[in-house]
Amino acid sequence: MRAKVVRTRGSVGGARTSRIKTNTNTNANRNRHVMHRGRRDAAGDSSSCSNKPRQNQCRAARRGGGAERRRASCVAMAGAEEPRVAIVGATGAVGQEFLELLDQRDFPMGSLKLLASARSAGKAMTFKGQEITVEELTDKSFEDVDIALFSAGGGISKKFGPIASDSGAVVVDNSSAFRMAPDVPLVIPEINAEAMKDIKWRERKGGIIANPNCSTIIALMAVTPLHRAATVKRMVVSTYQAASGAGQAAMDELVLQTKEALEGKEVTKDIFPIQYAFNLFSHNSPMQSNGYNEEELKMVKETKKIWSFDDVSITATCIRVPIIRAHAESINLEFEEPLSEAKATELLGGAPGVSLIDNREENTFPTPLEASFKDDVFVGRIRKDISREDERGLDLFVCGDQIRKGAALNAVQIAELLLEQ
Ligand SMILES: NC(=O)C1=CN([C@@H]2O[C@H](COP(=O)(O)OP(=O)(O)OC[C@H]3O[C@@H](n4cnc5c(N)ncnc54)[C@H](OP(=O)(O)O)[C@@H]3O)[C@@H](O)[C@H]2O)C=CC1
Ligand SMILES: N[C@@H](CC(=O)OP(=O)(O)O)C(=O)O
Repeated sequence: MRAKVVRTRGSVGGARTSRIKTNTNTNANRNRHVMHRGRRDAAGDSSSCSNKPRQNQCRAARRGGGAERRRASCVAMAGAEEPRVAIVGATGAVGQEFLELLDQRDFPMGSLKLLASARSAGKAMTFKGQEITVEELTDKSFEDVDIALFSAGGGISKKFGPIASDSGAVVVDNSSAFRMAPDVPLVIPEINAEAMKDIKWRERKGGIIANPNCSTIIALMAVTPLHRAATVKRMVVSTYQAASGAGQAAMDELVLQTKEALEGKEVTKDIFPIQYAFNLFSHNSPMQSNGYNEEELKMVKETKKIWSFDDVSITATCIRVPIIRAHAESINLEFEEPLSEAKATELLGGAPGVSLIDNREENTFPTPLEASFKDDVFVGRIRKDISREDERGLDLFVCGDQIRKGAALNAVQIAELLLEQ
């Protein structure tokens, strides 16, 4: 069945809304900007990459010629010295962002392989003008891979992460599966790059590096420069989290529900059990016996690991809001040492990966829409906590693109660090 790709970028609050349309299943329509369904034999060979030396791989990509579009299950990209890369979960929201970032940042690769579930096997995605056929993820997928970017959920990471690592690939994992494992570095490159210094892709000894939780990454990009200057004693966070954190299907459902609600129809509830459009609700991650959900506890535990610092008290309330793509967070900080508004502003103004939007006169501060599709985390509302007499308290408001810095960008930056080593 042929798919029709309709591009309507920017029409729903910064959402990228290219769609795959099939004739039979409109519920299966999902936002895609680089993917279309194709027959396995549509154009050229779609057989898997062999395990032969790299110059023999991706033959399918090099065959064909003239104006014919190249199509292969893995494509040769650059020299044999570059890492062979695989994306696990390539068809998902984060997976598609990986493709965009690898292209934009001109990430050097010997070859690129796209992996997803059996449902997607045979579909085609486009990278740098070449069509690549998506393969089903199997135990054998990693034998010719040096760096594997995983983004297909914790269950897939738990099963296939060790298989990939045992095959010699370095795994950069977006899920929570290994984040708290003592021997797995949990890395935000601007903050603790040194944690992964012992993992080297050229040695082919494997290894797993974990990408932190998106809310944690976005908070720590802003808070860490302040922590380094004055030591955070206590952090109180309230999040306003976008649909993107629940995957492509959740973004699609929010758009659909919004239309349905405006038309006075009953809303579709395939992803969340309660209405999302024109509403907000406590984060959908599992609730614990202490009244915190998992997302909140991730922020507590992961912050301590990333900072290698246990002597900080953290509490969080995580809320899902009807925003497509970027998370926002309100953060209250208590410090060991005094830290003025002016000093905090100066520190954040010079922090890598951080942009200030903090204009009190014009009431202009970060918004999720402005943060969408951007690499930086945006910080504003930097102000002294008036509930205290001293200068040891500050409030901030931050926004960051959940799919970019919260997930794919951070992972690609980790992969770039691997290349530097
Ligand atoms: N740092 C963070 O906080 C974040 C982490 N993540 C992690 O990334 C994961 C994916 O997120 P997102 O892209 O938004 O989710 P999506 O739902 O948009 O995509 C899921 C991807 O996983 C693939 N997949 C599902 N089941 C299998 C399977 N059995 N075998 C192989 N591939 C499979 C899907 O393939 P198919 O299309 O074939 O179904 C698809 O490519 C999350 O579950 C989470 O673990 C995501 C966002 C933020
Ligand atoms: N934190 C994401 C969900 C997610 O993928 O989290 P994690 O990677 O920690 O499982 C959200 O906004 O809901």
